[in-house]
Amino acid sequence: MTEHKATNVTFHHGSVTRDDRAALLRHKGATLWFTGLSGSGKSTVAVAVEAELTRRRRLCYRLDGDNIRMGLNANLGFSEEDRVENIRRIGEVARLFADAGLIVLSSFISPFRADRDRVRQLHDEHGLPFIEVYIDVSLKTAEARDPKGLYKKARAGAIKDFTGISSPYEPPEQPELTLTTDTMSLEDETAAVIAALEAQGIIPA
Ligand SMILES: Nc1ncnc2c1ncn2[C@@H]1O[C@H](COP(=O)(O)OS(=O)(=O)O)[C@@H](OP(=O)(O)O)[C@H]1O
Ligand SMILES: Nc1ncnc2c1ncn2[C@@H]1O[C@H](COP(=O)(O)OP(=O)(O)O)[C@@H](O)[C@H]1O
Repeated sequence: MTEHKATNVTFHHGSVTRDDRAALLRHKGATLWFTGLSGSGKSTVAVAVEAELTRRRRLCYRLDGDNIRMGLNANLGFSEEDRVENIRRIGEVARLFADAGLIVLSSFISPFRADRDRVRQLHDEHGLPFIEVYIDVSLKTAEARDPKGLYKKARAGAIKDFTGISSPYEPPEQPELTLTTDTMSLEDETAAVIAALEAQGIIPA
């Protein structure tokens, strides 16, 4: 758990509300939390959903594991402790962006259930929608895809603590949505995510 070092701090409220921002943007802020193995399709689905939302003139923003690890989280590796901190930070960023009114598309392996549940709780506490999307794939398929050649390296022992090979992945127990990318088409996956946003009243149908 994070040690709270900041003491004597007081939250400063402004006069513009989240509802004001939602009225400006014509949709609510929310976080779509894609979780799954490397190569499951998190980034591919997020990119497709981003394109469809933009086509519909809804403001969204992708937070992607590889990208964030080049900047904000460049000081974190893949030990259990670093992955916990990675998800804690990105959960806070997602919560802030969702509060700002954006539809956040977050693509992190986020292998630990407790970490994802903490991000969900954070959103709940702030009255923000959190939609967990399990990008389900068999290890066999993910390894056969191996889009970045990482499984090959992990099998050869060149990458340690690799999710699915030498580091655990805990699937969600009650995700809002499961997309099985072994068998579904990208088109159907995208449509299912958009339908979930409509069903929750985040974007109009
Ligand atoms: N050891 C190890 N295990 C898993 N993944 C690794 C590792 N080393 C590097 N990579 C690359 O980092 C991307 C995963 O970063 P994340 O921030 O999503 O990981 S985590 O949520 O903290 O587990 C992951 O991206 P995706 O393939 O898009 O999932 C990999 O490109
Ligand atoms: N139905 C599908 N949904 C998503 N990706 C798919 C699907 N079928 C094949 N793929 C391919 O699988 C790979 C997934 O890679 P990526 O999106 O980077 O995964 P992740 O972000 O989970 O690591 C891509 O090369 C993509 O084209």
